[in-house]
Amino acid sequence: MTPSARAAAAIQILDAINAGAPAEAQLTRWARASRFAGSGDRAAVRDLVYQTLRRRRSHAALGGGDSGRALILGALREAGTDPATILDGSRHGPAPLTAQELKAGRPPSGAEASDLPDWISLRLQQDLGPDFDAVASALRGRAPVWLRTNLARATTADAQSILAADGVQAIPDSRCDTALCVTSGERRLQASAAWRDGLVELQDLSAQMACAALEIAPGDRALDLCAGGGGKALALAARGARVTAWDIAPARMRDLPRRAERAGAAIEQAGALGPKGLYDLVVADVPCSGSGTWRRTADAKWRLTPEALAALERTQAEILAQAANHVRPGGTLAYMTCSLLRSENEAQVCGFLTAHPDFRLKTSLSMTPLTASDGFFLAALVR
Ligand SMILES: C[S@@+](CC[C@H](N)C(=O)[O-])C[C@H]1O[C@@H](n2cnc3c(N)ncnc32)[C@H](O)[C@@H]1O
Repeated sequence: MTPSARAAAAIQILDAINAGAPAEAQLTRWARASRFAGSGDRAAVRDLVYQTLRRRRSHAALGGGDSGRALILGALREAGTDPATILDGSRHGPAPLTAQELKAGRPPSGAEASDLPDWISLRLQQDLGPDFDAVASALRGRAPVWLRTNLARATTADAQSILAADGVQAIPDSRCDTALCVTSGERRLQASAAWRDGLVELQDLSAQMACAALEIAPGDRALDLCAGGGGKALALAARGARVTAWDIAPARMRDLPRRAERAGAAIEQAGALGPKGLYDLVVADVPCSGSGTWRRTADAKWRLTPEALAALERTQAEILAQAANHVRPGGTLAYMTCSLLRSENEAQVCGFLTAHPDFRLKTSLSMTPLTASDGFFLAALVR
């Protein structure tokens, strides 16, 4: 595909997202319907769509509107590309630039330039203080790809060289002894021997740092109460915990048996009636705004509303109360979010401790792209 044809595809996908389609589903639909698009084209269109979604507000200002076409016009202007070379009316490309489009657009100002909705921008300014500008700026960029080495199967150095033999370059990170940051060849990852043999899993650095901060003795019983795809459950199992996984939406755990098998981990799933009994460690990786991961789920930041956030916060408090019932005396409740907002993090912990005087805060970690990778919060609460 030519650069113009890729831009036309991105415009079509962005228009569908504007009409309410989830970004990931729309990209998949486009890829299935576009057999002519090679893997390089699919990756380029995907990058263009996601980068535009991350910077939707500033691109709308630069492009003079928020249609898919105006957003791509804004993206081209931001990149310093002459829009007339892409919006050129070529075969499979977008229609030529109009005189009106040539005149439209202006530099973004204030919250527009930080690419956040106004209400979120105000909340994050309060919560992040002097870090706000740098964090907002980081959220406008692409997230690095991080791998967690499965130390039950390989050392980080071994995983690094086995990945390199398959064309995936990755470097260790001093902040976490399981972490490898992929520097090139990420598209070869899932065909690599290291992936196939369960030596590595995709997991962001911040989530790895949170799991590594938990005290786990081999054989400890751990309950992952919001297991989803099982990222935390697998990390705990790799450290020797005997893990039981549960999720209110069991379909979200469908990949877990396959991932556990690949990693050589035994993860039990609690029955339909939910988990029973007491555990040494209960992880509540609760549903949240995902504000710490908006680099990866860029459409979510434009969809979040104050009402939806308030509903999430109620669910978080309910899950915390449920999780507390499964912590043995002396055991730990690990509350986790991938949010940057105090109302989902410190404020939830504060409310929980007030209602549960038998718990005390042992450790808390608030990570941002400035200190780790995704925005992520952990509070380890001991009973
Ligand atoms: C942030 S995701 C979990 C991600 C997962 N731990 C991982 O590492 O891949 C939150 C999960 O909580 C689940 N959930 C929502 N409400 C719940 C509840 N009341 N009890 C248990 N799980 C719940 C959702 O279905 C979702 O899978």
